[in-house]
Amino acid sequence: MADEWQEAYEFAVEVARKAGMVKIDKEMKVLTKSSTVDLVTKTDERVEKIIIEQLPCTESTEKGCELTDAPTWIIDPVDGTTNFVHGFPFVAVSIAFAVKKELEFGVVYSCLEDKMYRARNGKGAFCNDEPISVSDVKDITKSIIISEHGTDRTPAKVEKIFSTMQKILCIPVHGLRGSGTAATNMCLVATGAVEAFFEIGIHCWDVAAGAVIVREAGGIVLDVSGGPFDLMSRRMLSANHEDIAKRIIKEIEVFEVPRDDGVKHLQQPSSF
Ligand SMILES: O=P(O)(O)O[C@H]1[C@H](O)[C@@H](O)[C@H](O)[C@H](O)[C@@H]1O
Ligand SMILES: [Mg+2]
Repeated sequence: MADEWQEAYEFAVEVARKAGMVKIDKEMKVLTKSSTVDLVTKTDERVEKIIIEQLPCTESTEKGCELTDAPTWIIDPVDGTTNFVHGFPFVAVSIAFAVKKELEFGVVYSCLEDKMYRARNGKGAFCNDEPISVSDVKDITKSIIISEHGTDRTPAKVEKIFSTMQKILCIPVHGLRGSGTAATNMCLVATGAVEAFFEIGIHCWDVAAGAVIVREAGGIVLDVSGGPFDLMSRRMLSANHEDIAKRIIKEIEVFEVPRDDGVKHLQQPSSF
């Protein structure tokens, strides 16, 4: 059989590039989503419309995500909306495609850097058409780790996030970073610029494309407990190597977040 999804993959790259032609506009209309610091702009809506109109066979679901066996696009039109609003220069368009609940390919266009990341199952990961691969550092004390504090400012959760970051910083690691976009953070793992990125509270559309890119670059994508990655769980750890992942998992203070698919929290068995 011909390569069934190759055309869709190539098309997604072109759509991401067109969608990424967004401009930082100081007059942009800023709205909020789940909290006063969870921002969305009219540009997010405009870019989403551009993408949905161009991708074949799309039915848009406004809220909630249910992954079925049907071929499914998982899109974040502007990942890093807060950056976008402030002119902080990391903003990405993220487009992933899943078939039978398995991610088939992912495209992340970091538009202000003009970096097009893409990967397809079994076909490698690329940035601007150059193959990319994760770092070979296995010693956590020689690593840079990314985490984000997200948009939930419930004091108990913020405390856990910062306590985790403090423990990781004091291992010690070379540094802690965060670009403000999960999609870009995962591409930084995939290129070897950092060894790992983890976050609790991200959504499926933030990490679906990045997950394929990290895996195809030779990395791993897991649940923050060490169990298998569950796209709907809003918990994700991506790393260059199992040794780095294991060491980080020891320090992560996990907290509950409602899943994207509304299913009650599932216990993730650790594979370590
Ligand atoms: O809402 P957008 O699409 O900009 O994305 C989110 C980022 O991707 C997270 O890493 C980040 O931590 C924030 O939660 C941010 O909201
Ligand atoms: Mg996002």
